[in-house]
Order: sequence, then structure tokens, then C-alpha cells
Amino acid sequence: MIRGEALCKRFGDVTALNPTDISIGTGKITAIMGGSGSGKTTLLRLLAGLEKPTSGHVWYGDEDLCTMPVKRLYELRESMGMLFQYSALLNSLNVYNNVAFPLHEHTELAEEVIATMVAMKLEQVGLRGFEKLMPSELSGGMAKRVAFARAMAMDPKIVFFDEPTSGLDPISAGVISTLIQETSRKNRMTSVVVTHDVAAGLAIADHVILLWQGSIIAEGPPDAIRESDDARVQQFLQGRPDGPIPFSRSTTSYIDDLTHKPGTIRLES
Ligand SMILES: Nc1ncnc2c1ncn2[C@@H]1O[C@H](COP(=O)(O)OP(=O)(O)OP(=O)(O)O)[C@@H](O)[C@H]1O
Repeated sequence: MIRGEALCKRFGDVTALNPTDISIGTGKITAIMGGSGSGKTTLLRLLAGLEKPTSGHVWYGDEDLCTMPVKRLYELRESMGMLFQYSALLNSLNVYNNVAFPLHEHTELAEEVIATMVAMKLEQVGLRGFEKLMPSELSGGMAKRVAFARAMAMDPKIVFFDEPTSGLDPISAGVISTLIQETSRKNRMTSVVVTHDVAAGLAIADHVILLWQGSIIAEGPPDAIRESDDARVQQFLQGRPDGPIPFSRSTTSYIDDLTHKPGTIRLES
């Protein structure tokens, strides 16, 4: 179980995440959803230990990620996989070496063992036989699948996915969602998925967390979220432009900005 306790993150004047308590169930898929700028990626990065909270704790069992020695953090990272929005493949390495990268970095395994493991991971994502291609020769969907294979290379216990389906056509997005779901179930893997894709999030998750302006406004199993009577939740689920969630995030008066009143944005002269 991963547990965020009073987790809070501020960037200067911006509060990305208000103090938040959150539990991520072991072996479950948790989808973190919410509008743009609601704090999803910030929460994911805090849970993965990629960002330090302004205050609060991230507990992995009884160990606090935020205060543990760096050596222990690196050990823990070896049991984590990450798949980011922009695949982040290493451009100078072919598909084989991209997938093998964590195995080369973190293990002493013989190359033939690594080759077997890479073949298994590429088979899982339907790309066995594409080992020699370079990232520049892959479509967006293929690159995501290679990134998925790489994230799975070390058979992680926990995987963090940040917008795994963004920018993909519906079929490629469906392939990635199915891979997340099947791999999580088969390997009893803990998955945390940040997504804008409401349908995919609700379809694959065991538990959904819905954020708005840095706070959790709803959480629970997908059915409970679907049936929520919170107007903000329904506006988000239905993708309606009008409702309690405003389109504009500006806090200053438009007229004041246009007339350059003191305290509003000014152009450099
Ligand atoms: N490194 C940073 N420096 C300053 N502000 C940041 C930084 N990262 C995030 N923020 C701010 O924190 C808030 C939450 O950002 P975050 O990226 O977590 O939102 P999000 O829900 O993932 O948005 P999106 O879906 O658009 O990616 C936003 O107002 C954003 O501008």
C-alpha cells in the first residue's frame, strides 16, 4: 500500500495540491483523473518520489519516501516502472536496447538472459521482430508500446503511467489500456494511471480519484463515480463546457487587464 498523508505541493504562489490524504491499493489500478491543471501529474510525481512535497508524507509500508536515504530510494525505484506522456525513449538506442536499458543498468544478467526477457516483453506488446528499429522509425502508438515494454522490463511491483494514451488513435489507445489492465491483473501489479481519457479511466480502474483545483472531489470504484451527484463530477464525466468547473482559470478582471489597471499584467515597453 502506498499512502499519501497530508500531501501538499506549492510552486511559488501556485498550490498544485492542497493537503491530501490518499491510499493506493496494492495490486489494484488507481486512475487519477481531473481537468487540466487540477494537480494530477503533481500527485503522481509525489507518489513516485520524483518530486518532494512542500509538506506531508508518502508512505511505502512504514517507510517515508520523502525522508528515506537516497540509497534506499534507488533500491525502491528498481521495483517501480514509469511510463510518461512523451514515451521518453532514448533516441540513440534501437528498440531492443531501449527495452533492455533498465536490465543493463540495474542487473548483472548475461546478455542471452536479457535477450530472452526483451523478447518476452516485446511479444507482450506485439512488437517482437522490431528490435532493430530506431525510435525515429516508430509511430506514436508503437513508441508507447516500446515504452510500456521498457517500463515492464524489471517486472515492477508498482507502475506509474502519466497520460499513457494521449495523442493516440482510439485503437492504439485501446491497446495500451488493455495492456495496462491485463498486465496489472496477471502480475498483481499496483498501477497508478493519470489520464484525461474518462472512458478508459473508468473502464480499467478499480479505484478512481477525481481532482479539481488541487483537491480530491470524489473517489471510489468507477460505478460510484459514475453515479455521483456532485455537479462537478458529472460535468467532468460528460465533458460539458458549462457548469461549476469554469473554462477560464484567470483570477483578475478581464476589463482591468485590457485597460492595464495597476496589479494586472502589463506589457514591457
Ligand atoms: N514545475 C512547476 N512549476 C510551477 N508550477 C507548476 C509546476 N508543475 C505544475 N505546476 C502548476 O501546478 C498546477 C497543477 O499542475 P499539474 O501538471 O499537476 O496538473 P495536471 O492536472 O496534471 O494538468 P494537465 O492535465 O494539464 O497536465 C498547475 O497550475 C501548474 O501550472
